[in-house]
Amino acid sequence: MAKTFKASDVASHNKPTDLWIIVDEDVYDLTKFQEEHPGGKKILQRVGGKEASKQFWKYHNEGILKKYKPQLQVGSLDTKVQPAAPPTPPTTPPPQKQDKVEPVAESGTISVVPTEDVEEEEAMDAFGSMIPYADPSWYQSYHTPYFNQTHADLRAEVRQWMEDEIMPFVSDWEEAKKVPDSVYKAMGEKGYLAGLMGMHNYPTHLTNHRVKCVPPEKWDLFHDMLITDELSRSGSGGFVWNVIGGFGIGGPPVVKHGKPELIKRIVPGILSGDKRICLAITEPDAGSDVANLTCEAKLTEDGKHYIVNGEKKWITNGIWCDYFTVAVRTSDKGMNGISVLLIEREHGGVSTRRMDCQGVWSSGTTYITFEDTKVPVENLIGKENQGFKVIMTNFNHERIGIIIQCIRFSRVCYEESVKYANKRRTFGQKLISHPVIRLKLAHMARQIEASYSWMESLIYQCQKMNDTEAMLKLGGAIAGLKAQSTVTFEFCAREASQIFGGLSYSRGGQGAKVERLYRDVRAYAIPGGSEEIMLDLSIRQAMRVHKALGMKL
Ligand code: HEM
Repeated sequence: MAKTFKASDVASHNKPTDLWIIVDEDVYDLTKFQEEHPGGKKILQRVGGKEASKQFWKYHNEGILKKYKPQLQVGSLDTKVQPAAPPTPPTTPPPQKQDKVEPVAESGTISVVPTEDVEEEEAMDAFGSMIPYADPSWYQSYHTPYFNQTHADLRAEVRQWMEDEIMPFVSDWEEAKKVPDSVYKAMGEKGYLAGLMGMHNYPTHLTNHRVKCVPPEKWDLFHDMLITDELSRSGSGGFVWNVIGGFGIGGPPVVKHGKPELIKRIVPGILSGDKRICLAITEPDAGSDVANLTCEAKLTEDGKHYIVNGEKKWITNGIWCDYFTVAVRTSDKGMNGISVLLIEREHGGVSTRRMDCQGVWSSGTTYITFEDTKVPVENLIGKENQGFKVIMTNFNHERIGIIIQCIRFSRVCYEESVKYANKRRTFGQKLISHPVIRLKLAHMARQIEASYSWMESLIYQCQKMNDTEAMLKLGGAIAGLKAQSTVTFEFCAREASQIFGGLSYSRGGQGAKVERLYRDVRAYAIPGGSEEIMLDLSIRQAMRVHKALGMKL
């Protein structure tokens, strides 16, 4: 059992050689830690033996206590009410259902009085911090046509895992440019990897792992979306790309277009988190312009192998991968000369080196060379010279992943800003009391909510269509939303950074997420189709599709 102390016991530990403090009724021994405290030892000594919650929360955010508690906490005050059982809800406890709250009008606002004859349906229980717009509205007791209890359960499961085992360490992993392999393995064991393949149904035929709280037959694309969304609360593109960046775009082409024997041989190992796969399309000289790629694959005379030679650049996860889903040139006929091969590191002639980039540090951005790599023809994905369609179909899934992440990152920037604006005081007032700060928050929120609603509706359309129909009918809108979400993300990162001031200019500490996300912006606005290409495509594609649907001009 944890030790309990009276406040008067703690008071005697007030010397540099014996330094205890109280934060939120928990007691910490900082005697050794004071030497390594980034804020200095004197500031700790000044609160030695005392209640220091107010000072603590002024300078730190929640992650710090989670990280240091195990090594520094020696007990709690006897006044602290101990929880009866281990807490199951997320760290930010959902508010309990309460008696109906009648809205009261504030000056300048309008309150709506519900009419009596409207039949009321129950919205789902509130979840999360309840800071308006910091979570989607269906988390905050508003109605939704898309989500049900299985989604709510999955959301709670992933959030708990993120808050306990991921968030406190994300900054360290980002600096180390590596996430522990055990995290990727856990993604497999928890059934998340299998759920992230962009498939309408949970692939029970490819793995024995299951998502604990969602029966496979209930799985849909909104569950897929929720995992990415909750992972993105890490506020780190590097983390999200480390665990799903290569896999989420390199895996689906194999599962959807690979030969049955190939799928059976390699996919179970990938879904269990033992093996890693990535997508290699971009080259030093071909990015959004996929039809011009040059990495060549020549068929051997006996027709049994392709010999691959060429370079791939900016490939997420490449340095750690066993498998590479690679776009290669098999004929000189532009987009009709592209094929997709599953190349295995074991085939030989594969070299990978880490690239130093502006953002997403822990994602392992890689430069790859293939030198006379000998690939069996059985590893062809789809048909020879018809790889362009495989790549294009895959782009929808990749772009939706980027959209989900960008919208959540925008929320993180907004949420961090709201929290900080409610504690930081300037000119005698909290930041939130300054109209100029509220204006920034309002501009962030309106873009986040508009983007999120468009995303929900497109995911619903994807759920209703097969991949080919979705590629044709939704490709334009998904491209448009990709641009919308990256522009929103860039705006929110900038505004959050202005609100945090110097704290988002230095790395670590309270502004850590905002500083990191600000550096990650370009990793989202450029790959997967740059903003410019996306916006142009969104109109061209929509025009083409609607001509076929009977558009009258
Ligand atoms: C359990 C006790 C504490 C731990 C584990 C702790 C840990 C840390 C860490 C890791 C940082 C680096 C910045 C960050 O990551 O947030 C930091 C900075 C800081 N801490 Fe603490 N701290 C503790 C208590 C306190 C208390 C009681 C005070 C004030 C009386 C304090 C004042 C500061 C200051 C001023 C900074 C520098 C903030 C900045 O760079 O803007 N700390 N602390």
